[in-house]
Amino acid sequence: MTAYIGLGSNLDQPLEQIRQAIQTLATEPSLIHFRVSKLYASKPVGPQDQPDYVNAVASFETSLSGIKLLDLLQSIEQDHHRRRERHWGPRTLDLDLLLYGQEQIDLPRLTVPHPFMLERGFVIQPLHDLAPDMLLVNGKTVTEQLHQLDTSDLVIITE
Ligand SMILES: CC1(C)Nc2nc(N)[nH]c(=O)c2N=C1O
Repeated sequence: MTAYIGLGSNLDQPLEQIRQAIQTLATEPSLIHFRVSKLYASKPVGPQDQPDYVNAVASFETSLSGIKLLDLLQSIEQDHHRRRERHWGPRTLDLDLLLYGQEQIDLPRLTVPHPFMLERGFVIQPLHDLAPDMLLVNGKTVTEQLHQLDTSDLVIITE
């Protein structure tokens, strides 16, 4: 199954957090054909009283179930000492399961496709790096969806 995950961080050296998470995922035996988008700096969506984020999207093949994949992502978040002070507050590392093949998953712990991904430039822009022609749940391609969004705050992080 091809899975797409969103990576985000805005605490404790966000670029380092994302780079380490990418390294961990890329070397995880249960994930193959690992690909990752460019890295982007982005203004916080939601509460503005927090630092800017570093965001990326990764894709890979896996035979893990959606729930097992969620467990893996949450264990990596814990390794990055993720603390949940407040909803939509700053965090050291966020690994969101965005898409799991064409599956719709509606469980208390897991909703896939990720409910807010279509409106988020910090998701759709990096997703476009990986799969511009992929059809989304709303019948648009990623490229078409990207044209609906204002991504003027996104800055590519080079180096
Ligand atoms: C707080 C909220 C909604 N805002 C975000 N805003 C940005 N730019 N990037 C994120 O990853 C992100 N994650 C979130 O969970």
